[in-house]
Amino acid sequence: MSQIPVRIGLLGCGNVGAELLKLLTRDSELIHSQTGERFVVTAVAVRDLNRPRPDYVDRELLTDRPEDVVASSDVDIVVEVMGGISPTRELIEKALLSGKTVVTANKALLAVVGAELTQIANSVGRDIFFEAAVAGGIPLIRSLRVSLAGERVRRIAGIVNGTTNFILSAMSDSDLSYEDALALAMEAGYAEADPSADVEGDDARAKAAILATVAFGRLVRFEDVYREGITKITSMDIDFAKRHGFEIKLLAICEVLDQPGDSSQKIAVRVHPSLVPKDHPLALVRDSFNAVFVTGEAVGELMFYGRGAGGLPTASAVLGDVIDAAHNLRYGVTERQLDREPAHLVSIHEMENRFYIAVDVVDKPGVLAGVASLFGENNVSIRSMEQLDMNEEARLVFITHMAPESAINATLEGIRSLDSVRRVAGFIRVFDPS
Ligand SMILES: NC(=O)c1ccc[n+]([C@@H]2O[C@H](COP(=O)([O-])OP(=O)(O)OC[C@H]3O[C@@H](n4cnc5c(N)ncnc54)[C@H](O)[C@@H]3O)[C@@H](O)[C@H]2O)c1
Ligand SMILES: N[C@@H](CCO)C(=O)O
Ligand code: NA
Repeated sequence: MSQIPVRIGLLGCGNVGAELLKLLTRDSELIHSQTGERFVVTAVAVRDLNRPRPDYVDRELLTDRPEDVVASSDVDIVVEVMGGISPTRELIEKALLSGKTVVTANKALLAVVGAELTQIANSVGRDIFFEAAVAGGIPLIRSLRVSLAGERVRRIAGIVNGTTNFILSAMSDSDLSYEDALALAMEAGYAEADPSADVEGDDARAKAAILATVAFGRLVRFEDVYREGITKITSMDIDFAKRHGFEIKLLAICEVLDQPGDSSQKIAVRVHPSLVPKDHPLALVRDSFNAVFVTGEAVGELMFYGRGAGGLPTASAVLGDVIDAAHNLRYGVTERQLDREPAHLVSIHEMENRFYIAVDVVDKPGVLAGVASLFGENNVSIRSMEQLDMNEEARLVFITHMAPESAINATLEGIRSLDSVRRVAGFIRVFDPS
């Protein structure tokens, strides 16, 4: 067993970085006995040198010059857990170009320039690992990249953002307000530095792009992914969903839409709130947990479940990558990191779904008939309808059968133009588990 320690330069010492330092310090003997590797952290880039830090953070290693860490000849693996796009992109490029392996948790960066970074890594014969970037501590990327490397993956559908799942669960189970639930998620270290990335769906969007790229072997970028966040979900939506046998979840859905064997591989990737039937396992996922279903032609259906956010679970995924990176450096090998052709993408506007639509109207005769007739005019079949009284107004809630997105958009346009309609108060797609 080798005794030469592999040298780590850490960029960022926040939720994830500090927990990684704890694991590397506390578990160094365990890691050595289980993997044969020893690690030494030689530099830690932080923004604020004077901030109080836990005991296991050696203050002697701190620097506020991340550019020195990536250039240092005392570093073999750069672990990037500082987040952001700039200067992070430039730092990772410099690290790779100076012969270092990179481990990153930065989905926001990878979803935008992952292809460019992979190209640089390939050109210099180095690795870039990113298990922590999707679904935190759940070993999902490695499962797709290694165990399912030869699998024809048809669909990935799941909860990949811990913050929004925490908020939706708290609103559904504890009647917590959206604002209070978000504050708790931020306090627990689940949320991004700017939590609008979580609640507006961009964090899940980045993860969906990465998942689709790894699983389908075609390049899907951040901007290719349709997304809606959870900011418009109200407690009335949640109450209605519960009474009708659903939970509302923010789902990322990546799917191949053509028939097996069709070489054109049309891919659709989207993130939006979904009504999930209560008896489906995704409806049972609470707190900041993530859960992802992967469906492959040969393997069938797999479910991955675990802590998708939080410093310690995410550090566990980073540690796994660091150990893989050390092995590869030691044996002079790299992972299979292919340059990917752009995916043939299908826009959400070309898709079909079932929909939940809530419309607030003036409560007087004939209004319901006027709204309902617009569904018929656009060939949208209504599965169920409920009227709720709200002071001077009434809320009409419809669940449709399968309908093209274009037909629903035309229906909504017509509904909004009616004088008797106050607002379209709710619009959520219904998840189709099949
Ligand atoms: N927290 C999670 O649950 C989680 C899960 C998966 C992935 N991630 C990703 O991991 C990364 C880190 O997340 P976090 O929760 O630890 O964030 P954080 O904000 O707690 O930590 C980031 C740290 O990096 C430091 N930093 C930022 N820019 C810097 C710079 N230019 N120079 C030196 N230091 C700098 C900040 O001061 C901060 O302390 C992000 O990319 C995030 O998306 C986080
Ligand atoms: N902010 C992210 C962290 C994990 O990537 C989340 O809530 O899921
Ligand atoms: Na992961």
